[in-house]
Amino acid sequence: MTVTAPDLIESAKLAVVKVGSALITDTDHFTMGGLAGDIKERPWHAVLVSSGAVAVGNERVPTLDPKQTEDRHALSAIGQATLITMWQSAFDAYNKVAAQVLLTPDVTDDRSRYLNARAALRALFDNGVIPIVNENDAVTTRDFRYGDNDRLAAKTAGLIGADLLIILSDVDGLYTSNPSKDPDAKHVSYVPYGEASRYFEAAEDTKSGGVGTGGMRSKLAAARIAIDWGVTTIIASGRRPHPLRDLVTGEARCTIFEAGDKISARRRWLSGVHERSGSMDIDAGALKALKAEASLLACGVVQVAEPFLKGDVIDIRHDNQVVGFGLAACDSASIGSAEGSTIVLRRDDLILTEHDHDRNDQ
Ligand SMILES: Nc1ncnc2c1ncn2[C@@H]1O[C@H](COP(=O)(O)OP(=O)(O)O)[C@@H](O)[C@H]1O
Ligand SMILES: N[C@@H](CCC(=O)OP(=O)(O)O)C(=O)O
Repeated sequence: MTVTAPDLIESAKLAVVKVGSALITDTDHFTMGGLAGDIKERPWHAVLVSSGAVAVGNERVPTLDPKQTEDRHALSAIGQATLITMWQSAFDAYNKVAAQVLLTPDVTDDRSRYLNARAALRALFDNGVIPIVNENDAVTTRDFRYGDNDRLAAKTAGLIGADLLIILSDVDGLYTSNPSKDPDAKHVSYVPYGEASRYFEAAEDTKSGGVGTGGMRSKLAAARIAIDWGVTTIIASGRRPHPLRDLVTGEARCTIFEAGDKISARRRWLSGVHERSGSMDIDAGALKALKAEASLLACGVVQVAEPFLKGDVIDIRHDNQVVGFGLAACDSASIGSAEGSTIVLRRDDLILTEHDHDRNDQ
């Protein structure tokens, strides 16, 4: 039996709601107050991932160009302050305190900082505060950023162990092709687990006027991250006075992405890590053992390609191909002199790229 949006929203205990720049600036159709009321109305803990800092910053200082990296960073710094003030005013009407949490990939890559961020979010929930998350764009680099807030929303859902991710956009879900260009595009109401990749070509990588970075492609990518972690994902329109309430009453349609099995909090963190700190090559026997759910032993290591320390996230390679990544159980320097049976990487701390993906995509 397929689940419905009202069921999903009514039963969600922990949810992430994402709002894009296109909505934040579309004041004719979207109101922060309407969404704040919808969030307050539900008995859940919710995190709001809000884009819009660059867009709002650009309204205040139009001489800066959002297409230039340095200007964009400056605009986000200007806009964040305004954006959070606007959200706080919206939540004031419901006697709710909003809190600003700015994340960067180096925070979520580092296990202890990741746990600190999670603890902070939990403390906010425990005190009835609504966390408003955005990327700290002013300090990101071209290679080291989430890139778009759809992915950031998926990672935030993984961080808090959400059961539901709702991505609000200017469109009421995924279509078989871009509906703003193709009059024959058909709305997709339900995507069974394992079928999201079928829509990759249909979901175009459009950009919303230089201030946003998303497009439907990044929403689909975010949905795929979230569902692989066991988080059901909804894409719906935010261009209504009460976008969540209308989903609950069935007045608004949306696309639901069915989720796979929940994976452990530790594996959610590990599979979201951006950077690798080292790498090693393993032999065919070791790869076979890893596929059979065994840990990696020192006897299966052919060579350390890039040195690493215990606790670093490293790439595992076989035949010059990356076959997975995981958390090193020892320093690379100790592997040469270690007994063959020494554990170099525990199976629970390993993501096998092909194998685990196939398992998740079934
Ligand atoms: N297959 C598709 N289904 C729905 N929308 C699509 C599709 N392909 C491209 N789009 C476009 O993606 C837009 C939504 O993305 P975007 O403007 O980045 O929103 P946001 O600012 O909310 O992140 C839609 O308005 C639509 O024009
Ligand atoms: N962090 C940026 C937004 C980046 C982004 O992904 O925007 P969008 O595609 O509108 O969700 C900002 O606040 O302006």
